[in-house]
Amino acid sequence: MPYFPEDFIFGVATASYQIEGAWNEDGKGESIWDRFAHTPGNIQDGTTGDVACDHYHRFEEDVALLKELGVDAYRFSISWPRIFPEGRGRVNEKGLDFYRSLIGKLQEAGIKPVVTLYHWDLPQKLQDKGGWENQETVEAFAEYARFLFQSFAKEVFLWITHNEPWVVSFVGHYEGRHAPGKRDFKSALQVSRNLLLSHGLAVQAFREEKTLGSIGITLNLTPVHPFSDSEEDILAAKRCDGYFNRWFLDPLFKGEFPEDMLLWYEKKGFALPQLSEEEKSLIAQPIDFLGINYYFRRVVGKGEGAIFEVEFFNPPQSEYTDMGWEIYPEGLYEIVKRVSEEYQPEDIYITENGIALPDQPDSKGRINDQRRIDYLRSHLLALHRAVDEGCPVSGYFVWSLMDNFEWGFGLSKRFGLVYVDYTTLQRIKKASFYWYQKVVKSKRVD
Ligand SMILES: OC[C@@H]1[C@@H](O)[C@H](O)[C@@H](O)c2[nH]c(CCc3ccccc3)c[n+]21
Repeated sequence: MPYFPEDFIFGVATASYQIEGAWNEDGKGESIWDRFAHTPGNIQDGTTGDVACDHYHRFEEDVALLKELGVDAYRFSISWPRIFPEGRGRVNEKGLDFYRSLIGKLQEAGIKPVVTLYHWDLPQKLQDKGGWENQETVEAFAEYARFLFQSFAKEVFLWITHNEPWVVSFVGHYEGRHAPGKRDFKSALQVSRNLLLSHGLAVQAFREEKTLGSIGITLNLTPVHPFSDSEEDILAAKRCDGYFNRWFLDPLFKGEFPEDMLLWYEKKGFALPQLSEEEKSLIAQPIDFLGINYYFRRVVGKGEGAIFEVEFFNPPQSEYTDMGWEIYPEGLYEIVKRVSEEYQPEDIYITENGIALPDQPDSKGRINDQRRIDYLRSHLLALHRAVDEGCPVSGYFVWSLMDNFEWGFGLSKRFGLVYVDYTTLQRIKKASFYWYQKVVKSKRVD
């Protein structure tokens, strides 16, 4: 019966644009996700985050849910345009007050606040000037971060500079499925460089402001397996590992972009993101923890794809989620082991892990999401193996506390331990809520 350490942190995670709603209330500025979701054709089910879970008005009820769940910590993100409607300059006091109230309620409930500074909702005014391709956004992010460190100097347990710079760079600027919806690989490379620089400036500000708590960054990491043991499939897997994982892990922990990827991009004719020696050490300055978001692995082989010449495979014998992602619990063990051995982070938190299911209340209004319980159990057992083997993992956050706005899929994908009825905004605790409540209380997975 695997027990986690007594001081192991169990939590749940959310993000501002996905749960808050009140998209233009109390002085909040427009974000690139407001603009993207308001643009017809971008969101699969035609919904937006205008209301979402209406957490902005219901946060006290939601903190009560967190207290009932019994979590040690709660990960949420701050909406940059709620604080600085234009991205920098004028402060919107009502926006700041919302987060002061939320953090106050969490402290009353004995729950540690974990704050993500950037979870994709860039102020639109900054996007109008080039967004993350523009050096000005890097500077504006550093100012935004420093302001928050000063405003919440003592209350926050973990600060996460960025959530998944890979997604912001490549899904937002190359695949185009996320805001701002660009399809330009060169832009994506430039954005990845600027996100890393902005991370470095924020860490520097955190140290200068002598802010309490710890600071780190969250990466979505996925093990990449070759479809066969042929030389060309193994090389395809190595290229994908570089694209998805090493492109950010290497600069953050080794101070360099991975050489094999730079050569590959140069061969494909892309101008490479340049980093001076000073910029390299800014990016690779020590952080207190690495956040890992784990959901699935990737199986690849040699293909005709434009830039990477890879083809993705879905092993037929596996189970898949409502997102079409393979259920592969061992991948969490693999990625934690690999990162611990190859990059030696000070500490690791699993800042997201969860599953989308087509949850529906039964005739008695209950949601028996047994598949979510099975998913979470199998991943916690895999994580426990890594902890047992000495990997420095201090916590685990389920994505998500409640169903919410799932980006390009809108409100149609449900990841929550709590069901949200979007017509009434009623919250309904699922079977997985009660299962996780027991895990958090006992620190044991059975
Ligand atoms: O999709 C579920 C969650 C999102 O709701 C979170 O906001 C985001 O941090 C997050 N990242 C991932 C894994 C990486 C990924 C993101 C987007 C598309 C494909 C993979 C899954 N999730």
